[in-house]
Formats: sequence, C-alpha cells, structure tokens
Amino acid sequence: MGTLQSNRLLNNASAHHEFGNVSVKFVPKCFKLNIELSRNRSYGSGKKNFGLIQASASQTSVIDPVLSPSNNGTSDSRKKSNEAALILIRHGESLWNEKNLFTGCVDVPLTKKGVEEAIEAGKRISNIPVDMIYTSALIRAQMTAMLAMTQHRRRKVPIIMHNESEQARAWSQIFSEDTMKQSIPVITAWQLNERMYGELQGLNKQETADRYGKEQVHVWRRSYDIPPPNGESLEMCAQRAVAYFKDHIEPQLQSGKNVMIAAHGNSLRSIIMYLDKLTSQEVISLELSTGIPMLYIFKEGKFIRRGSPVGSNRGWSLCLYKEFSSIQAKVR
Ligand SMILES: O=C(O)[C@H](O)COP(=O)(O)O
Repeated sequence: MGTLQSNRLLNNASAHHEFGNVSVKFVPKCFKLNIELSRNRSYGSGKKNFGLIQASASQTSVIDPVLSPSNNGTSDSRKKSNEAALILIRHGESLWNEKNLFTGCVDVPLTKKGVEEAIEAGKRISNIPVDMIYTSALIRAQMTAMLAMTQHRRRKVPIIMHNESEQARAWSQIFSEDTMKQSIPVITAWQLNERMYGELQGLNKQETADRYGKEQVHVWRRSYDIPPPNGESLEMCAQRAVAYFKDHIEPQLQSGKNVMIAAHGNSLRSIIMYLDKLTSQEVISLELSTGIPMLYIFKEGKFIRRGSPVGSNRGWSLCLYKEFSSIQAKVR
C-alpha cells in the first residue's frame, strides 16, 4: 500500500511541477495576431484584470487566468497595494470523519453536514474578494472550495484549471475576456493533500487507540517528526506543503492577490506552523476544526493572523484568533 501511494504521489508530482507557473497559452496558427502583454491593474467599479495575454484586432482572445505573479491583477479598490488576504479552510466533515476513520490521502467526499459547513464557511468569507483558489487534489477539499464560493457576494465562477496534459489545457481554454473577469482560477495541487497516514488509513481511530494504546496513537497523530507506520510525519507533510506554499502561493500574495486555500487538517497545520512561526512543540496542540475559515493578512512580507471572518452581514468584522476554540495554538 505504501508503495502504491508513493507512486501515486510521484506521478502527480511531476504533473503539477510541470505546470506550476503557467503563463502562456497557445494561439491558433490561423490567426495573425498582435499580442500584447497587459500588466494593467484595474481597481474600482468592479473592474478586474488577471493580467492577460490579449489578442488585439477582431479575432479571438486566448486568455490564461493563471499568471506569473509579475502580471498583477487584483480586485479590491479598498485594498492597499502591498496587502493581500489569505484564507485557509479545512474541508467540511467527510464520510470518514463521520465514521472516525483515519483518512489521509484516501479520496472521500463530504457528508451532508460537511456540505453545510462548507456553505457556512462561504458565508463568513463572502465579503472578501478572492482572486485565486488553491485546493488539494482530493474531492473533500475541492467540494469545500466550490460550495463556499456559492455564497460569495461577487458571484464569480470558480473554474478548475486542467493542466494535467497539453490537451486538457488546450481543451479548457476560455476565449472571452469578459467571462474571464467573472472567473476565479482554481489550482489543484497534490502537495496540499492530507498527510499520508500509511497503514492507519481506513482504520477506526478509537479501535486503533484501544489496540496500540492512546499514547502511541497520539504520537502518530500529533508528534512532529514521528510518522505512522509507512506514512508521513507532519514534518514530511510540511516539506511538500510548505514548499508548495512558498513556491506557488506566496508569490501570488506578494503580487497583491487574495488567495483562498481549501485543504486538510495536517497540510494546513504545517502551513500555519510556517505562517505563525510555531515550534515543533507548539504545533502539537494546534487543532483545526472542519469548515472554519481562518484569515491572514499578508503585509510587507509578514503574515498577520486576523482570526476568522464572522459572517456575511457584518462585512470585514473579525474575531480575534484567540477567541476561536477551534484553534488552540498558543497565541504569540
Ligand atoms: O486524515 C484524517 O484522518 C483526518 O483528516 C485528520 O486526522 P487527524 O486529526 O487524526 O490527524
């Protein structure tokens, strides 16, 4: 099982590395086009520019929503230019959360309660403009992101970028700039997957504790550098999740884009450990509830934790991080 899983991860890894920073689309040869790279930022009056490669003249435009960070395009006229919002959401309850089974990289969908949690999370962030969405490759995180966006006030359409092959990329192109302006690119990345739980995947958590002892199971679940049998430790999970965050997501924030990440308990714990500079001791007590969004402001190269938005009808009102019982990290 361990080998199969590693192969899957390796296969996925090559696909995603290849298209990590997509910036150019192919223009059909039959059109002779004057292509210009627009780096305009349009703020206010709902105007938005992803930073497009546009074809002038009356021919079709070929538009890529996933841009290199230098092609800046952000949406919010109120936002200070060097600030960006980062929203983290652990997926809603899955069918295996409900059954209390170790899930890890097994691809299990949400329960009805999980669907409701995702919708509720969406209400909380419905006033925050979102420029890009990152999710893991797993359906529970993708469902959460999509359901949350159904509540968003701007009514933009989240669209999954299919970069797994040249053909998938070509066949999912969008040819209208106006339509692109009403879209939010969704990037899926296996690196944001849940920590691979090895030979615990599919086992009941309580039965495992009864069999191996509560302490041993706690070590497997929460220690920083001790992996479960043939699985990933949090440290190993951090190596891929935090590296992906630094290489792909942080540059988007640096360019002023607001980013939402829908991922998992442990991949998000490792990212929060990086954002909040938690020690390997402190991260042990960090617990994330399903479906609760967390907000950070990225400003002058620093991440400032702002807690969780409290609701759609209260604008940008924020609760302090420490008020959230769902996150029991030491407040620094
Ligand atoms: O993979 C799982 O079982 C859960 O998503 C996270 O489990 P944990 O809280 O035991 O790490």
